[in-house]
Amino acid sequence: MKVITTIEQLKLIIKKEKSEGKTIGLVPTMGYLHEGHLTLASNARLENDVVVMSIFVNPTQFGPNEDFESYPRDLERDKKLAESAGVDIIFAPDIEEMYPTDGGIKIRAGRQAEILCGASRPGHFDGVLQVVSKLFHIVEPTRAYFGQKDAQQVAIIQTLVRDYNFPLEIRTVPIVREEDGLAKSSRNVYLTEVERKEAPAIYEALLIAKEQFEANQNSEVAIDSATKHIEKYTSGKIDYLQILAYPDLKPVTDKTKQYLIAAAVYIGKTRLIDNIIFSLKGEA
Ligand SMILES: Nc1ncnc2c1ncn2[C@@H]1O[C@H](COP(=O)(O)OP(=O)(O)OP(=O)(O)O)[C@@H](O)[C@H]1O
Ligand SMILES: CC(C)(CO)[C@@H](O)C(=O)[O-]
Ligand code: BAL
Repeated sequence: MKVITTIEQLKLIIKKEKSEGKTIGLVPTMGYLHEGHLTLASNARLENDVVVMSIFVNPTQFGPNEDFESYPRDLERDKKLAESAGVDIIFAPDIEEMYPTDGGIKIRAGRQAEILCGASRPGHFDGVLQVVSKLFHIVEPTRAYFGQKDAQQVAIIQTLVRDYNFPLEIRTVPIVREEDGLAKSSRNVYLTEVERKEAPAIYEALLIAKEQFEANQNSEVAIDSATKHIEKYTSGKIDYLQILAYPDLKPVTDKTKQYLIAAAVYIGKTRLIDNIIFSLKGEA
């Protein structure tokens, strides 16, 4: 496995691989790898000749009062894990390499970014689209892999690819969970022992909402039951808990085929997100 830190070096390697007709799978991450990331990499491994994983804590997607500085980082550990999942190239640029100018050109996410995480984290998806567009141009992947844990992110990136004609396929990987149901996340390391015990209540609440919604298609009742569960079993504060149509992220109607139940909850100071995507005939 190679670890590359400059765009020039990476482009040279990609050019050579592409000239030999090889397919490229890109797995964008912010590092501090866990099984969720490794599942993305294993899927990329199965479907591509070359697997590139980017590890870059992207400053432009963090708000001024967010955890950019304290976000967990451990490249040495990540290298071992990535190699074990079959990654061929880690791309780990520094900030100056990715953003050599003062960033005069911005990309603005559209309507899908006005709600959920986009409402609580203004500018977050603009930063995600900026870095993802750069990665798509640098790596020119055949396929790029994203986790369903960030369901809104996937929906917005799919719109980017369609609207701006990126010649690649977006592949989505289901949420990898701990045994007690908590979605794996790099941010889980922030949780205290007590908070860690409370955190699975988020997924439990999503399951309650799904069950209720399947029974009566009443979003309000479903969200109310889920809210009560979180309030009973955690000391957390709900940022949002909503049922929407997926992937357009519009309100549910009679014509909705796929539903998203999404939550962001502060457990202590840690903001955790989770979701379930399903259709009324069964989970998607
Ligand atoms: N539990 C998971 N299951 C599946 N995919 C995941 C999971 N966690 C993260 N991913 C995916 O891995 C990619 C990189 O995510 P990222 O590096 O932000 O990790 P993360 O653990 O989600 O971090 P955080 O939760 O702190 O934002 C994203 O596409 C994300 O959706
Ligand atoms: C896609 C991504 C790597 C862009 O920085 C990030 O938003 C993430 O880890 O989901
Ligand atoms: N997985 C989303 C990255 C972030 O929270 O900034």
